[in-house]
Amino acid sequence: MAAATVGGGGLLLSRPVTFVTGNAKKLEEVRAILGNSIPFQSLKLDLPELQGEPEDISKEKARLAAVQVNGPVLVEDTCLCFNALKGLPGPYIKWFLEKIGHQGLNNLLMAYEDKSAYALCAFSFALGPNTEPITFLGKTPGKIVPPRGPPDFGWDPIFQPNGYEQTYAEMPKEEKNKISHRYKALALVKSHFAEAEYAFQTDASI
Ligand SMILES: O=c1[nH]c(=O)c2ncn([C@@H]3O[C@H](COP(=O)(O)OP(=O)(O)OP(=O)(O)O)[C@@H](O)[C@H]3O)c2[nH]1
Ligand SMILES: [Mg+2]
Repeated sequence: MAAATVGGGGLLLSRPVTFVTGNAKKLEEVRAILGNSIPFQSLKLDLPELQGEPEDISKEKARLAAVQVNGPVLVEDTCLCFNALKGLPGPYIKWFLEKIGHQGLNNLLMAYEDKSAYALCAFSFALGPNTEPITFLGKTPGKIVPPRGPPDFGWDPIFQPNGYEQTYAEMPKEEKNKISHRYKALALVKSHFAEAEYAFQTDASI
């Protein structure tokens, strides 16, 4: 069984939460943002992804991950959405980036005056297999610019958040992690965990 209620109304989870991702850079940021607030372990798995709306893709990832892990899981799906293109590439950004790169992504907007975009993170948490995942969205608005800054992580060099002169890639990591789509979604995850009062079974409590 994945979870049981304990005194105080919280849920006792039989295992720590497993954050499932195939992306080491995501994991690095999730670790930095969560710190010790939610105990989690990570599992490197590249899960198949549904096509469609970000929230549905994220939820389905959580369902698949929960089956694989057979316990509580956290997953996320990230989108980069161009307003001139009605939200595309959105969840398909990974493949666009891989095929056409930073310059190609800029070129997609060449015919449009509007370079505005937003980064969207959809985290989903499932207590275990056969439980409905809960989704938490974080969105940071900005614009698409020619690449600036170290090309360490995906499309960071071409995304300049509103109110900043630097791209995500040019910003110190701590700064990105205070305003990012990932930070905003994880703030909601943290609030949910605080409200649900989950307790994690440790060896001492078995
Ligand atoms: O510059 C970036 N800054 C970010 O903050 C960020 N977060 C994600 N990404 C990239 O956007 C695509 C999402 O696809 P995605 O959510 O399916 O991720 P993924 O397949 O790499 O990992 P996962 O699905 O196993 O978790 C992938 O190309 C990621 O590398 C980012 N790029
Ligand atoms: Mg993926």
